[in-house]
Amino acid sequence: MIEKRTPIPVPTAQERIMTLARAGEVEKVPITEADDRVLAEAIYADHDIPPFDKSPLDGFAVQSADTENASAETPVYLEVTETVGAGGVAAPVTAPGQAVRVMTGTMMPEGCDAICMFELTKEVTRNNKTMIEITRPFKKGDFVSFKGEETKKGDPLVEAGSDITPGVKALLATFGYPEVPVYRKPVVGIFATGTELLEVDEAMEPGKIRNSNAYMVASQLKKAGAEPRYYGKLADDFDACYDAVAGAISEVDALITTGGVSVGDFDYLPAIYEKLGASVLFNKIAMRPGSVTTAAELDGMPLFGLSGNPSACFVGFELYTRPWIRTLLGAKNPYLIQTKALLGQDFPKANPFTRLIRSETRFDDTGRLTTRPAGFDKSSAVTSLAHTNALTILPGGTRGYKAGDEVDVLLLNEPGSVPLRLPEKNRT
Ligand SMILES: Nc1nc2c(c(=O)[nH]1)N[C@H]1C(S)=C(S)[C@@H](COP(=O)(O)OP(=O)(O)OC[C@H]3O[C@@H](n4cnc5c(N)ncnc54)[C@H](O)[C@@H]3O)O[C@H]1N2
Ligand code: MOO
Ligand SMILES: [Mg+2]
Repeated sequence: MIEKRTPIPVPTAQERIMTLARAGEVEKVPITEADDRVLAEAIYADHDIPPFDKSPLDGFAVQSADTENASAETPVYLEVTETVGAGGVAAPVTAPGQAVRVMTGTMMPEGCDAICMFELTKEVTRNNKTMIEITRPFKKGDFVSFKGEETKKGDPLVEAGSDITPGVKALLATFGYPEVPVYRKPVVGIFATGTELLEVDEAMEPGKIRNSNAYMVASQLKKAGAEPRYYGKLADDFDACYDAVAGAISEVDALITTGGVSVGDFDYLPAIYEKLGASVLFNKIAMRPGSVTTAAELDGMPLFGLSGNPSACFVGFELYTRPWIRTLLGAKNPYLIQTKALLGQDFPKANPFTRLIRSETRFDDTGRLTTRPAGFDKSSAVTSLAHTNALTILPGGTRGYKAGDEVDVLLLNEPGSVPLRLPEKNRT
């Protein structure tokens, strides 16, 4: 008698997995290795930005009082005492009528309080001295970038849980973080089960197929921020599979198996979970592909029994494994982005289960997101995965869907786009 499984909705399955998810341990990594990790502690400013009053222009640092009566008719002439580039420190200016030639980023010379850019003045030689001619008055502070105008020492700048983007890297460098606190990457073991499986370097044989799931899942793990540990493929033999799975558990933070979760004679994962004493969180979800996606818990560790069918395996990972990983990594939002798109094709047949169509989304030239199936749409499909940048959600029910319907999509990669758009009137 085949075991009867009761399907649960996708959000319920996600909730069950997420009961096992909490932020992991914190480690420090060199700033050069911190890309795409998640910050485990907030970044604070350890000094003001700018750290000193400075010139934002190539020009002259002047004393505003000298320029009070300057005009085109009555120019003022200032003596240039020295030239200082960014990184240099000018000698204090003490006498009236003096100016310093400074470059962008140079600390304001002591005694000067305004900047006159090169374009607003001209250099002249008078009495064998280099002078500048000023034809307008400057107020105290004119064109100066002030110490602390952008941020003050002690200001919180980026919250813990933020992705380390290139912009966050800039702050880490600015505020002296050669080592960055991040959450440790969970180590996730992978077994691909199936007597039919050949490795990538093996020649095709009758009845056999190459193992694509292990490589795909390892990539999904890396992309999600985890560390994959591929243990190899296993033939459909209960004892061998049990021993391999039981042996790997102590070495990883979670274990993924692919295949062997349905009701076939050689689908051993349900029996393996039972023998391990793991409790099954779900083994049937009202979704397609991936309805047989199974998850179990062993002493707080998730065991992900992803389906053997490549598309089902892919979707099961994105919906259940990925948010668990992202939570361990401390991500503020562990879920895929869900947004609206216009359906590019009819789906006339109703389906009782929610479908997650492997899709290619694109912004059309009016800026709207459109979504189309990425190719062959069965659970067994592997070719469409290469073109998939989103999953289109078609909720189960009694009706089909029409091209032009607004539907939800989960974004996996950046949708295709078009070059920067500007209104015609602004294209000058
Ligand atoms: N009587 C029923 N049969 C099936 C049901 C069902 O409810 N009743 N469910 C179907 C659904 S839905 C799916 S999905 C599959 C799930 O199968 P398993 O997770 O048990 O996986 P396997 O049986 O091991 O393999 C299924 C399929 O996938 C291929 N495969 C397996 N591993 C890999 C790999 N590493 N790389 C590439 N392809 C792989 C395998 O050769 C099979 O073709 O069950 C349905 N059956
Ligand atoms: O688990 Mo199966 O993919 O629903 O087709
Ligand atoms: Mg099977």
